Amino acid sequence: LTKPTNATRRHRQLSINYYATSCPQLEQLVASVTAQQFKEAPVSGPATIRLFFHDCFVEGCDGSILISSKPGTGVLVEKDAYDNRDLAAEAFESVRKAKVLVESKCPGVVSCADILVIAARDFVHLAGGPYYQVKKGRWDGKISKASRVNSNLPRANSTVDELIKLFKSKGLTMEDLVVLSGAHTIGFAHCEHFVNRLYDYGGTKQPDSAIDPRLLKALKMSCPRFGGNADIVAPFDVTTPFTFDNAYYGNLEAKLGLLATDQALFLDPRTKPLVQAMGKDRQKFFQEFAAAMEKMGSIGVKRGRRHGEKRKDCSMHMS
Ligand code: HEM
Ligand SMILES: [Ca+2]
Ligand SMILES: [Ca+2]
Repeated sequence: LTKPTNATRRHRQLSINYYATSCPQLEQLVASVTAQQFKEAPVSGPATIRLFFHDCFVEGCDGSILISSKPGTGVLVEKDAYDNRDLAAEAFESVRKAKVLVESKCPGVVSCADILVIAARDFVHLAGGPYYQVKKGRWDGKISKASRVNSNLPRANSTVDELIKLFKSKGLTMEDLVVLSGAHTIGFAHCEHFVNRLYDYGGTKQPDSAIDPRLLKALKMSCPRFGGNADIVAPFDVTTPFTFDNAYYGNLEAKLGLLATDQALFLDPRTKPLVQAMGKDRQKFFQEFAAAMEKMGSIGVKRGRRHGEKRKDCSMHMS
């Protein structure tokens, strides 16, 4: 017998039927909230999927992103960090509403971290993506510090090398990086994240040559070089911005990527074949996306009172 590695041990802690006796109706409860949110505020979908990603990459999938700073303490939490400022309120609202409903039926049992994982899965499916079972059993974390955010998240101008390294440090492969980036098949980005590609790419005083000229023109209209409205956003996927499909990859092959990091996945010889494979086969993308979400969902999972808590209100630690 071999000793289990950290990764496999972590994996074994989670299970699909974790709440089978303590809260059997959990998934239906969350589903009723996500379906309603999706109807009333469709932006909740992409926003919640991104919230899940930003939770898992900082302190693991433990709901640390959901903590609000206590007024008057001056302590900054993850949510206050610069890199998290664009996380939409609708995502936090979806988790909050789901938690309130779950607490009313199964008080004190279900972690906020698990609710976020279930909600992200629901939104992938609601937008037209795959439905997959999610494993549960995460505890909520006791630490949420703004200072831990920046070094654990990618930037819109990270190099492929940096992306691969960062993902590797979370136990994720280059394949996972390409497949999970496919989440950019829905949602929007603010001009600031790609404006340098439009006017002065890498100090060249020229636009990035890897942008389709028509897309370049359209993006320039939305995002002036100076003095633009900081609230303007552009879709990641110009063809189907609201549908979870594999169009993102075809776009990269057609120079229609939005962020430098998106387009770089097609320009780098290591990741290009993976982009092509996902662009060719929607079913394969769906399968691999579900598997990669499960892998991302097992990063840094906590179990037990020593390292974890079960919050009543997802935005506040227990003591
Ligand atoms: C690979 C490196 C990645 C980088 C550099 C990156 C960067 C970004 C940036 C800059 C935005 C725009 C935020 C804004 O302006 O509002 C964004 C949005 C988004 N990201 Fe990523 N991201 C990455 C990976 C991922 C992953 C792994 C996921 C999930 C599996 C994800 C899901 C999303 C979604 C769904 C949105 C749209 C959010 C919305 O419309 O509210 N991203 N990302
Ligand atoms: Ca976290
Ligand atoms: Ca799409």
